[in-house]
Amino acid sequence: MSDSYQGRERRIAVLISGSGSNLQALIDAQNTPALPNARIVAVVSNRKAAYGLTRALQANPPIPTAYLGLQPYLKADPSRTRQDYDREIARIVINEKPDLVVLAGWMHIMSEAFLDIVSGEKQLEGAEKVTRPIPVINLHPALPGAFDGAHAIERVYEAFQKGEITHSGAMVHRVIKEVDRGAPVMVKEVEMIAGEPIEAFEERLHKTEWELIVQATAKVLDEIAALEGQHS
Ligand SMILES: Nc1nc2c(c(=O)[nH]1)N[C@@H](CN(C=O)c1ccc(C(=O)N[C@@H](CCC(=O)O)C(=O)O)cc1)CN2
Ligand SMILES: NCC(=O)N[C@@H]1O[C@H](COP(=O)([O-])[O-])[C@@H](O)[C@H]1O
Repeated sequence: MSDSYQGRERRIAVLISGSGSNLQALIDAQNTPALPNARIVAVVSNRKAAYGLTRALQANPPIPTAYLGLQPYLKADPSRTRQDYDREIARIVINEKPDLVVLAGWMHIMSEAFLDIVSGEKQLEGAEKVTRPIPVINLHPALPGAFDGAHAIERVYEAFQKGEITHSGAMVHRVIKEVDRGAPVMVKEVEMIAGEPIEAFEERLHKTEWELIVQATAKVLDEIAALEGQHS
């Protein structure tokens, strides 16, 4: 970790849909040598029952949370579209003025409506102005170029059982329109053991992810700080 990271506290927005164990890894790493000078300023979920929302509220200090479900949002006004929803998610996020957005088990494909706003390409009326692109990164439980999309763990396990792969892993990658096709930020391989149940594989994978998401987040924040240093 270079010391270019120093300076103002870095602000992180985390998007979740479920248990939030990777969010918990980030919460626990805040302002430690693993993730120095960084604070999670918002946790946003598209599922009301996501336990990650509880983790955020139980953090010390508590982390502000927001919930916005796609279907309830659409049902509230039939004229609304998925792009409208993505713009609202963007509004919630940019109003917290994050330096970085981390998708940590966020199970919703983002349209360009979201990406164009957080990149500053399009401004959102009535929201904070985005003066420089806010990077978005995603944690994915598979290696680059394989098993893109949802339910990757199950598909990886099945491919291993069929002898199609010998190992797997997890990656954090930049988020672009094409799902799981953004440039890898960091990749960690995970061994696969013949005959082991999926639960054992998944446990090892998650433990790897908890390290990976913190290290990858720190790496990107470091890159942001270095870029800012170049432009200041
Ligand atoms: N534009 C992008 N959006 C998202 C990316 C990305 O790389 N580009 N990564 C995903 C995370 N993800 C895999 O890592 C992923 C999540 C969800 C889905 C998916 O099919 N979602 C369905 C709903 C599924 C459900 O609700 O269970 C959907 O959005 O309609 C695929 C991949 C996050 N977004
Ligand atoms: N395609 C995205 C995807 O599958 N993400 C996966 O969701 C889980 C979230 O766990 P968590 O809610 O305990 O952090 C993680 O395993 C992450 O890789």
